[in-house]
Amino acid sequence: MEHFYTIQGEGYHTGKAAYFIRLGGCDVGCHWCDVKESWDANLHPLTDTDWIVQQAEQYPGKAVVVTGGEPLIYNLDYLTSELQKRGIQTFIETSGAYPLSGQWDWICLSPKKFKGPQPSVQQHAGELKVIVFNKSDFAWAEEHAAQVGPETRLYLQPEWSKADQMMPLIVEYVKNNPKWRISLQTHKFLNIP
Ligand SMILES: C[S@@+](CC[C@H](N)C(=O)[O-])C[C@H]1O[C@@H](n2cnc3c(N)ncnc32)[C@H](O)[C@@H]1O
Ligand SMILES: Nc1nc2[nH]cc(C(=O)O)c2c(=O)[nH]1
Ligand code: SF4
Ligand SMILES: [Mg+2]
Repeated sequence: MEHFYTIQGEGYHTGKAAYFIRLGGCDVGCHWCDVKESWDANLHPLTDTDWIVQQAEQYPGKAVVVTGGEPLIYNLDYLTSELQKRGIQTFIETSGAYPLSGQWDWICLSPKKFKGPQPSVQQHAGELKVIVFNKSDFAWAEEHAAQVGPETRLYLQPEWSKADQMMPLIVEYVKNNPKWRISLQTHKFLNIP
């Protein structure tokens, strides 16, 4: 759908330069999704994988974030092996709604109520990033934390439109439950892609 070199705005790798590859297509249906234009894959022309790998290679930041849409709709074995062959680290942003494919240096699992995560993704998640839209999402976040490994980093990220209301609750929650950290969509404050 689109590709751009920017700064990872969210989660564990926040602040790191990375080339983003956004794949079109998602059927998870989050009502607050900030990239709804990605949902219909047919609206976005197909892009040659070798060409996109060549683009990624042009930049000094040797990390690629594969996102979407829901990137795990597709088999990502070829894309990730071609990137890693060139010394580029592979990171993914996924809801986990489809089985894991690809070789990943970092998996960010952001589970969704609308279509739950697959065990193959839960097992390999470097971070669990739960979006907090209302108060009940804290208990829901704990349910998902119990399903990932002990090494998985835990993040609570406010849903963008609810951030003003939810942020005080998230701050109190993390003060009382310090296994969690706060993730903000810093690129939106920085006005960068
Ligand atoms: C657009 S999604 C694409 C990747 C994948 N479909 C997923 O949901 O993880 C990228 C990240 O943005 C988060 N996100 C989407 N809409 C958001 C919003 N309105 N506020 C905060 N985070 C949001 C998702 O939870 C996910 O972590
Ligand atoms: N800068 C920046 N960081 C991001 N981290 C995750 C994003 C996404 O949409 O998957 C995203 C994005 O769209 N921009
Ligand atoms: S799974 Fe990701 S891309 Fe799909 S609707 Fe939800 S936030 Fe948007
Ligand atoms: Mg985004």
